[in-house]
Amino acid sequence: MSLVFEPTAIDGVRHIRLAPMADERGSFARTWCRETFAANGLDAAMVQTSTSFNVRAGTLRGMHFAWPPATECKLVRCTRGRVFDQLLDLRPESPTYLATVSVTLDSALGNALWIPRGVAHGFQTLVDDSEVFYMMTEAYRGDLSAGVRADDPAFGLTWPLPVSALSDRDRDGPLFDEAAHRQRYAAGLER
Ligand SMILES: Cc1cn([C@H]2C[C@H](O)[C@@H](COP(=O)(O)OP(=O)(O)O[C@H]3O[C@H](C)C(=O)[C@H](O)[C@H]3O)O2)c(=O)[nH]c1=O
Repeated sequence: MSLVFEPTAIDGVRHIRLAPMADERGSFARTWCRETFAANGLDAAMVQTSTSFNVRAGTLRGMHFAWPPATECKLVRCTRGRVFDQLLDLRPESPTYLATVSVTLDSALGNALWIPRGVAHGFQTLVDDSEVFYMMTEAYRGDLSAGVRADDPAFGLTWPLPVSALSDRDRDGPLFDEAAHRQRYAAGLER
């Protein structure tokens, strides 16, 4: 029962597809295996899971990341409905710094994204009552939690639907200041 790991335009980000075993009852699929992930170069020693439930299609959450010294990697999948998921590489040392990736995560397919530390994540729901399931390699650190605006012209992110719901934090955040970002990121790496 193998998972399929596909590279993406962001260094270290994988799009992961399931290989379900189907029979007359339906199907069964493995969604995470530390050994299989390790064989694909991913240290997926999970310590925390979370779930996000979203009432209305068009709901947008993100773009969120954690400042170093956090090393949180995330495995994200849609477990109900469908979401348009976007990633943004905010690691100044990365060969794909400021690159973006978008993937539709569909609960009917069970596909997932592996998101390394320093890559911002956000999604917009495509149908009502969509749910997103997260597995993390590090416990949440509110003090290191950060975000950039999903509508910041610096990144050119576009979203398929009019935004129907957005937190104040995500709506009112400052526009991207790259020099300040580099400085804060470098300071975090030294801690
Ligand atoms: C993320 C998180 C949040 N919280 C608390 C903090 C707030 O009191 C409440 C809601 O948090 P927030 O509004 O930041 O939730 P989202 O906007 O869905 O944030 C998430 O959305 C984007 C798309 C992500 O990729 C991250 O998983 C995460 O940042 O849960 C926790 O206690 N633990 C957690 O791991």
